[in-house]
Amino acid sequence: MDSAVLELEGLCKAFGALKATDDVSLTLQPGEIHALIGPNGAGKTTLMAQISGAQAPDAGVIRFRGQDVTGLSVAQRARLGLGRSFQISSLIPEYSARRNVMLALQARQGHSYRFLWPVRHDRSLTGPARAILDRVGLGPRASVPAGVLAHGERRLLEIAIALALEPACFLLDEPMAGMGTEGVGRLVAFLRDLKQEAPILLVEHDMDAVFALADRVSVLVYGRIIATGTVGEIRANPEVRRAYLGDEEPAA
Ligand SMILES: Nc1ncnc2c1ncn2[C@@H]1O[C@H](COP(=O)(O)OP(=O)(O)OP(=O)(O)O)[C@@H](O)[C@H]1O
Repeated sequence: MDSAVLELEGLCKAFGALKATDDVSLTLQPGEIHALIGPNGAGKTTLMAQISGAQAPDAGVIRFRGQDVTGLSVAQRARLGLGRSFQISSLIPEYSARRNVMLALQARQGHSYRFLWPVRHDRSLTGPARAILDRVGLGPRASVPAGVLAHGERRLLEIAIALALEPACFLLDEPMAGMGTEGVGRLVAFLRDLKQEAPILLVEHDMDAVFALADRVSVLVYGRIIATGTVGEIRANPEVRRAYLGDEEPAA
């Protein structure tokens, strides 16, 4: 295997007596989608927060492209190309989808993210912003304020903003949430394409989407990874089926 883009080693994070992540190790390899699944409260969000830098682990190491980034801030990690999809709360609701993407493009060029530069008519930003919105399927909605977009569309806008920042890997936290069947289908196709550009660590509850997309799956239960493997291996794993998937026969 090529050397890992992202490598987690022994990550631990406790809240009082509760071990939210307990000795978590995994890698994200070039060109792959590595899905992280697990029941509610398993520690997925806490793990993503440690990777992005929003939460400091109690123990363990995070390496990004070979560099130890464990002590770096969110902004320092983002500058290195460790990309987290922006949360809906970070979109500027009164700005159009296009302008939100333009701000991200501007941030990529070295300006601070929320610096209110008059970006609206900057042609070096409007063209690329439009191209990115077209890519995620939001082209026709480019001039709609972010706050007016439907929930699924806002999730696409988050991904558009992540794309604008040209990260070396994507951290996507439940991108399918709130999307209808058609939206999920389109996003599955899009992510399959996107992984060629940069590998994706994907937290997702939609198992059909996970099984359609993931090259590898890790299963987190009570803060511990109980199994990592291909979709076939994970679906056939008796411990995973007991703990998470429900102990029925795997679908053919
Ligand atoms: N700031 C916090 N303080 C105390 N406990 C926390 C905190 N953040 C998370 N927890 C607890 O840590 C455990 C893991 O939570 P986390 O949100 O990471 O799980 P999750 O797998 O993302 O769940 P979900 O799928 O529901 O989003 C839960 O028991 C949660 O209540």
